[in-house]
Amino acid sequence: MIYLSPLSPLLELFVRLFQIEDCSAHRGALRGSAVSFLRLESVVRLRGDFSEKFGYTQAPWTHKTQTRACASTSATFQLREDCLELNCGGTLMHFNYVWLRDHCRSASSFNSKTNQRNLDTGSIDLSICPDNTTVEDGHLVITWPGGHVSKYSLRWLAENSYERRKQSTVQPHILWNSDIYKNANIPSAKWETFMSCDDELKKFLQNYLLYGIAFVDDVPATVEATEAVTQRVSLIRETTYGRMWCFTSDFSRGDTAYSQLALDRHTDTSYFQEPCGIQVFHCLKHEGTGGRTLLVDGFYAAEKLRQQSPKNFELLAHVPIRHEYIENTDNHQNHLTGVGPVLNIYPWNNEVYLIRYNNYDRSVINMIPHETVQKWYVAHRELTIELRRPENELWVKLSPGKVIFIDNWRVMHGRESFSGLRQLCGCYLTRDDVLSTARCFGLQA
Ligand SMILES: C[N+](C)(C)CCCC[C@H](N)C(=O)O
Ligand SMILES: O=C(O)CCC(=O)C(=O)O
Ligand SMILES: [Fe+2]
Repeated sequence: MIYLSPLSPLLELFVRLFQIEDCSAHRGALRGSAVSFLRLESVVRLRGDFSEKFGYTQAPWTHKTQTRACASTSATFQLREDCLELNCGGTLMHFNYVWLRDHCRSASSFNSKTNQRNLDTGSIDLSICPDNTTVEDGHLVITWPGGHVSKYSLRWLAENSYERRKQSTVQPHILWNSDIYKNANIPSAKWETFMSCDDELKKFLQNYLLYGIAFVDDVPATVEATEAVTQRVSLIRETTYGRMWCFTSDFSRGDTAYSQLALDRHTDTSYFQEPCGIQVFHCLKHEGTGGRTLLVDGFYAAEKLRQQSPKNFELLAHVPIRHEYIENTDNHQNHLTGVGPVLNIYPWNNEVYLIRYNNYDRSVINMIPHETVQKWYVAHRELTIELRRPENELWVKLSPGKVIFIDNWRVMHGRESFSGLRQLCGCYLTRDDVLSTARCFGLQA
């Protein structure tokens, strides 16, 4: 474990790299979250053949960061054989010529109203070179053979260069166990403010992006209010369970969720080719005992596994596993399947972005030979041990008024068995739209 003193330069670096707004709020969490650092190192260390093969040195394209723009209005350049080398305020950047023509922002090449390309990339001469190049008034101006003129602001070039981009890092996440999350003292958003004030929504989204869970308190205990809260954030994803769903232990559907039994940690809709991005729960009523909600950060466990047993991590990241939902009742007929590894990683930087972990809904394993089957079970066991460590478990009692948003690609949920009438409502949200809302607020997502 790395211990960080309050003014640790490493911590400062981490905060700066991840450009977390309002660092002070997350300082405590960062200090305790050694795994976040390990993760950053391991992502870089394990970037793998793919990235090396294509000349990538990091993962600059994964997520937008607020790069400091090139403040200077002047720059010097060199026309190399295969690229234009631009020195802008001390940063050396390289732009491929086809890229420059392809990214021309003139009206005939690009529609700035729709932010869409007009130019047919297929018609660019792949050995294109500028006829004339100048820097004027904070812009790089290129005249191409045939007379077309492209004008790029130095600021835009800097923001969109590979060199600037690679200074940014992967999606900031604060990986947590129970203590890390509790010590971070993340405030819940409050219904009234959440519904009326964009700043409250932005803070909520920032917490959601960092931790994969976020809460809104004081919400009226109705389906309508729950729907209103979720619609502040994103579009609702309708599934076989409905749009807004309300459920209790009545076995109205062929699934254990509709019982009083305990449910071990899991992700939902693992049997979708694209599992739902976000799960929203609101407990409208509980007259009885038990029924607490269990939350476990799957990314934290996955990174531990990556550290301890890279081979087992690799196996879980590559062996295809099927999940299945088969329902055959009077009212509902479903047969859904989703195939993919337990740990889904981006091939270009090995960052884990989606975990499918649901032992209830995991289907027959028959896509791998028997020796791999044994190895897979060993790897799965190691991940399970991590996910089950008591110190990784965050238990919360959902009570009327408290709405929880869970990143279903990252954080597992479960529940304690319960007695009495317990009514939950909620919905699934589409991940793309949640991230879109966050980006519209200028957050890195
Ligand atoms: C949330 N709601 C009660 C509507 C559906 C529950 C789905 C349960 C299923 N086994 C899964 O994990 O996807
Ligand atoms: O009853 C609960 O608290 C959650 C059940 C569950 O896992 C689900 O509905 O997805
Ligand atoms: Fe679930």
